Amino acid sequence: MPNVRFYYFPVKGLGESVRLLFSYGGQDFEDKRIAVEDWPAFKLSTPFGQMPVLEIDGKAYAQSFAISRYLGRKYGLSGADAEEDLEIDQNVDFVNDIRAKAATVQYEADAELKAKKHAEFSKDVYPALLEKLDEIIKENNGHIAAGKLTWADFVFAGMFDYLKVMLQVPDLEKKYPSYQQVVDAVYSQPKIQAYIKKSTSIIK
Ligand SMILES: N[C@@H](CCC(=O)N[C@@H](CS)C(=O)NCC(=O)O)C(=O)O
Repeated sequence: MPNVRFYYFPVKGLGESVRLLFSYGGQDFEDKRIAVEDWPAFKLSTPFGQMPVLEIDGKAYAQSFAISRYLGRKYGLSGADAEEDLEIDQNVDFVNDIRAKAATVQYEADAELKAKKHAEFSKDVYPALLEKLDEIIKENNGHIAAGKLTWADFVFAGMFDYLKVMLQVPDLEKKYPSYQQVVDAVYSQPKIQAYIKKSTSIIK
């Protein structure tokens, strides 16, 4: 068995999908949750100066989606062919576009500008993106891509709580029940149930 460590902040953010995938795959791993105060020193040792970081037998790898894609391949959660893989990548990139747009608002340091941007995005930017995502999930039988459970669902389920915080819509699933369907498809897996019971992840 390889020696596996996963490093991320003690939050869900971009790290939770990896924890969920490891749990699904039955892979034991050291879940290293780095406190914010310990981050500056640790940052220097990471491949790109950011987390998450996956370490396998001492070799470190970064980039959350690359890691999730890799685990998807390992655990039978990829597409059936190159085109399905392309569709999965495409839709994960789209989900990440929504996250990245919301992040530009969330991490705006100027409170007044942040409120202005949030109002503007909520009116002119988010609705079209969220509608499109709803349409995609409906076309895919309650999944993000390929009409079946794939690693893309784990990416979405892992970041859903964080997305709701950033969009400032705590009950987003009420407007878009399809989103909850994706989350449920992942969280209803027996191994994921066991993980949730012991997880200490906080929401954002
Ligand atoms: N493209 C990278 C982005 C990683 C990223 O933005 N990490 C943030 C936390 S979510 C981070 O490490 N922030 C601390 C820093 O940049 O110093 C990925 O998907 O892994």
